[in-house]
Amino acid sequence: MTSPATPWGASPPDTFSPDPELQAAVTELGAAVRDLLETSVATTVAPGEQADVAAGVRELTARLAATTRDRHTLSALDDLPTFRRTYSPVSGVGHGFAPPVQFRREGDTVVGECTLGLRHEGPPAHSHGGMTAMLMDQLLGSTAFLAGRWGMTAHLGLEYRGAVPLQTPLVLVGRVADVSGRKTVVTGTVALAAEPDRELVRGEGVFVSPRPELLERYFGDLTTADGGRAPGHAQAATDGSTL
Ligand SMILES: CCCCC/C=C\C/C=C\C/C=C\C/C=C\CCCC(=O)SCCNC(=O)CCNC(=O)[C@H](O)C(C)(C)COP(=O)(O)OP(=O)(O)OC[C@H]1O[C@@H](n2cnc3c(N)ncnc32)[C@H](O)[C@@H]1OP(=O)(O)O
Repeated sequence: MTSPATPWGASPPDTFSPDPELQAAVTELGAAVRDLLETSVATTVAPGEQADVAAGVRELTARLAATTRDRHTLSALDDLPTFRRTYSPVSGVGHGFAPPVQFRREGDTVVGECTLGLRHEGPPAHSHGGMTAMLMDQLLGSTAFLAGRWGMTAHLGLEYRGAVPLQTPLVLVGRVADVSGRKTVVTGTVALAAEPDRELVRGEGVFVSPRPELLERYFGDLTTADGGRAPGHAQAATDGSTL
């Protein structure tokens, strides 16, 4: 049955307490790599200098590669029930590509702010359309999640009404439009923070909480960093709406 009522309820209890030393180190490494990525696509230093830096970066990469996790293992800083995703390419503080965007609930909307860089460039001086789609996907998915309605993206539609400039503060706003069974329809906008009422991008997404067989196929092998079964499976499989 379709419900026009907004689903906003209490936020999930946040009892997850990651190691503060690890959190600080991962955040700092993410910021340092972000600066490196951004500077690597802006630098005009001489070829020899770029080659020297590349050799140094490879040495540092080898140090980080001493121990790694595989794709079925969550980071020790991640918690699915509270939506902590440290290495999200959009919102993850540990990810150098991420702007990163932090989303917060404001009444019956979800709001995020960010500034894109040269590493997100498509048309000169402006965001790549795929990067904007990535922002929109995360905004809409986060809106569903913060409304208590987790789902995977089943459909994502965008209207690019104005080019999104780099190095300019942006504001993202998401709203739940409809909820029905395992399906949540969410709309969102991207605008300049200085002109929030002039929409540059408008998006609509359909998020579907996968049926139990799909949850098992996609996430059945997932474990927490200490080897335990990742939380969320039982609830997601039974009520189909939240983690
Ligand atoms: C429990 C452990 C889970 C672990 C989770 C891991 C991480 C979670 C943490 C945080 C994530 C939260 C938010 C993330 C925020 C942003 C990130 C972006 C999200 C993504 O980046 S995610 C990757 C891209 N995404 C995919 O990789 C999906 C591929 N796809 C499929 O896996 C299936 O396609 C699926 C599962 C979507 C549905 O499959 P299904 O079999 O469960 O659903 P089914 O067909 O039964 O449909 C049920 C009802 O949805 C309607 N429906 C279905 N599809 C529709 C469509 N396209 N348009 C309109 N309505 C649609 C039907 O019409 C029916 O509606 P009705 O009930 O009214 O008839």
